[in-house]
Amino acid sequence: MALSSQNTPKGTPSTSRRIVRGDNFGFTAPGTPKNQLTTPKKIPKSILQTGTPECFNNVLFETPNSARNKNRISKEKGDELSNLAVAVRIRPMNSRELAHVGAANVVSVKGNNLYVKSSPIGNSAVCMDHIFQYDHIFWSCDENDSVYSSQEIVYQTLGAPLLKSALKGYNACLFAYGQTGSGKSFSMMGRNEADIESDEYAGIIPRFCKDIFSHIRNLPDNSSATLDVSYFEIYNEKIHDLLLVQDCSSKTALKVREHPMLGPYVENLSIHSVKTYNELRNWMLIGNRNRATAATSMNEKSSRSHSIFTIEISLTEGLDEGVNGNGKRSRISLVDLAGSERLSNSYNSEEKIRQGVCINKSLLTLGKVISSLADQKKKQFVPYRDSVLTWLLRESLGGNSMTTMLATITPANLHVDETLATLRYACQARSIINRARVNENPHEKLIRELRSEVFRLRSLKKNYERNSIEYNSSLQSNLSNTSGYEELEDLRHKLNETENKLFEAEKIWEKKFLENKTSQLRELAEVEKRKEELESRIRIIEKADKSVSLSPYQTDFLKKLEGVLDENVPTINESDNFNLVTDWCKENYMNYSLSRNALLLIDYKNNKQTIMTTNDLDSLTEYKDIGDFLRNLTWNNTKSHKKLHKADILKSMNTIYHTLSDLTPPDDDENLNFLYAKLSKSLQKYETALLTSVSSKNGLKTVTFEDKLLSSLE
Ligand SMILES: Nc1ncnc2c1ncn2[C@@H]1O[C@H](COP(=O)(O)OP(=O)(O)OP(=O)(O)O)[C@@H](O)[C@H]1O
Repeated sequence: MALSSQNTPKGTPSTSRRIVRGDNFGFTAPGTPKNQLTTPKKIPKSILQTGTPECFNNVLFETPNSARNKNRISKEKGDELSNLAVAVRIRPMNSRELAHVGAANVVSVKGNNLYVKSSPIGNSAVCMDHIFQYDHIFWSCDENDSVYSSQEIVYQTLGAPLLKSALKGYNACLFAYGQTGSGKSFSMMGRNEADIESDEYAGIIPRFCKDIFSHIRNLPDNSSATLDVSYFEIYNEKIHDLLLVQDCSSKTALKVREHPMLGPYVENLSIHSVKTYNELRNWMLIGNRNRATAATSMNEKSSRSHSIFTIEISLTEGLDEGVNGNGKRSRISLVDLAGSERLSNSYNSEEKIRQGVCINKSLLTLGKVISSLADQKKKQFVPYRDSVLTWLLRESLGGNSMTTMLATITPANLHVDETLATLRYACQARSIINRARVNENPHEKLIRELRSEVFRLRSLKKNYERNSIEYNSSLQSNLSNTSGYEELEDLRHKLNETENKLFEAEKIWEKKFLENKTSQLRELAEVEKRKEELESRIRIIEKADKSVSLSPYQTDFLKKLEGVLDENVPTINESDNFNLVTDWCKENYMNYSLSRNALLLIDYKNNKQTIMTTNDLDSLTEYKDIGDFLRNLTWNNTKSHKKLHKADILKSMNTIYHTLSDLTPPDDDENLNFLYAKLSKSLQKYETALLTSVSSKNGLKTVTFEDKLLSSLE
C-alpha cells in the first residue's frame, strides 16, 4: 500500500492540517514499534484507500505513546502542567533540491498525520512510510494550495497563544529546530530585513513584537506594562551580546551565572527598556545585523549560531487602588537554533568543523536533555549545565515555562535522513512536561484571590437580596420567616470575613510596599552619591595631574590622592618608558621636566642634572631597575639650579594654590570636602617648611631639600 504521494499533496482534502491539541486523531495509534518494521493492525480506512500501491510499503508509526494526543496535558485546560507543544513546518523544495537528479517530494500530510517515504533499503524493493503526529503541522510548500500555511497562520497558531500566556504572567519559549536551510530563520524572522514590516512575510518574532503593543494599547486604564528586550547569540559555546551598538568584532564573550532565585542568566548582557513598537523593532534590527553568519557549502547565509531574543513583560493591574496594584512578570524567549545537520554534510573547512563541534555540543546536549526529560519514568539526571544553550533554556525545558518547538523540514528526498532525524527529535520533545506557573508575588496572588472572592460574594449577596425582596413582595411575607434568610445571613458573614482578610492582607502588603520603597529610595540615594563622588574624583584627577606639571617641586600632592589617582591617569604621549622614569622620579622626589622627546632630570640634593632622550631609553632593559639606569646616565653639575629665588618658590606655590582653588568639590560631598581640606593643609605645611628651608647668603636665597622638609608633609 502506498501511503504517501510522491508530490505536493494537491489533491488532499481541504481540511486544515494544523492539528489542534486534544483533537481526536481519527484512529487508534498502534503503539510504538521498537526498532522493527511493523504494519499497524488498525490502519485507518482513509489511509488504506489512498491510491494503488506501486510497491508494498512497510509502515513505521513513529509517535511514542507518551506523546500521543489522548495523553497530552494542555495549558488551555488550566493545568499547572503542560506538554511541550511541537509543530512541524514543511517548506517548498528549493532550486538546488529540484535540480538534483531524481528529485522527489517524500513528505506528505494527510489529516493529522505526517508521512515520510524513505527509499528502499539495500536490495529490497520495499519502501518505508514513517508516520508522525504533532500538535500542529504546517504545510508551506505551495502558496496556491488551499491548505497552505502562511507566516500569519504560523504566528496565530504558535506565537499568539504564547503571547496570551505571557500576558497572564507565564514564561514562554518558542524555539525553531531543523537542518540548515530548512526554514528556521524564515519562520522566526522572515527572509530579510524588509520582511520585518511585511504583512505577508514577517516571521514570528516581528509579529510577536507588533502584537504585544496592540495588547498593551488595549490594557485597562488602571494597568501598565513595561517591556525590556535583550538579544544574544551563542556561537562556539560563547555568548555575544547582539545589542551592543559598538563594533561587534571586538565583542567579548559573556558568562552564564546562576542567580539563587532567578536561575541562570547572562552576566552583563545589555537589557533595553522599550516603550514603543518602533523602539523594539530597532533593537531587533540591530541584533539581526550583528548576528554572526558564515557561509557553508549548503547555504551561503546559513547561520552557525543560536540566537535568543528575549522580551520581559512586567504588568501591573489595579493601579487605581493605590499601592496595591498586582504585578505579574513573564519572560518570553524566541530562539532560532543553528542548523542541526551532521558535520559531514555541511562543513568544508577546519574553522567550520570547529564551529560545528561547538554547535553540536549545544544541540547534542539539547538532545540529551530532551531525551532524559521525555523519559519521565526513569527520573534521570538532566544534563542542563553541559552546554550554554541548555543551561540558559533550563526553565523552558521541563521547567516554569509554556514552551513550543517548531521543527522545520524540507520535503526533498535529498535530505530525507536529516528530515527523519528532525522529526524523531521533535516527536520525543512532545513527551516533555513543563510546570508553568504565573510569576507573581505570593502575597499579590493572595490579594488577587481574596479580591475575586469578595467580588463573587458581593454579587451573590446582591442576587440574594434582590430575589428575597421580589419573593417577599410577592408573598407579602416577612423576610425573617423565609428559609433564604439564614442563607443570606451566612453569606453576609462569609463576605464580612473575607473582606476582613482582604483588609488585613492589603494592610500588610501596603506596609511591605512602603518598606521596600524606602529601602529602594535609600539605595538610589547611595548610588547617586557614589556617582557624584566618582564624577568629582575624575575632575580632581584631571586637575591634579595638570598641577603637577605646573609645579617645579615634588609635593606629596599626589600621594594624598593615592587610590584616586590610580583611575584615569592620563598617559604622556612621548613614550610609555618616559612614564616609567617620571613615575620613579615622583616616588624618589627627583625633579624633572618633560619636553617633546627629552626629559630633564634635576637632582637638587646632589646638585646634578641630566638630559635624557628617547634614544637613551633603548638601553633601559640592560639595567636592573630605573634607579640603576639613571645612575649610569651622564650627570652634570647644576650650580644654576642650586639656588632658587624666593620669588620663584612663591610663584610656584601660587600656581599650586591656583590649581587647588579650581578643584571645587560638590558642597554636599563630605568625603571630598575632607580630602580638599587635607590637601590644602598639606600645601600650607609644605609652604611653611619650604620657606623655612630657604636660606639667604649674600643677598641670594637658596633652598635646601632635606628629608626633614619632605617628612613635614606627613
Ligand atoms: N516556508 C517557506 N516558504 C518559502 N521559502 C522558505 C520557507 N522556509 C524557508 N524558505 C527559504 O529557504 C531558504 C532557507 O531558509 P532559512 O534561512 O530560514 O533556513 P534556516 O533553517 O534558518 O537556515 P540556517 O540554519 O542556516 O539559519 C531561504 O531562502 C528562505 O527564504
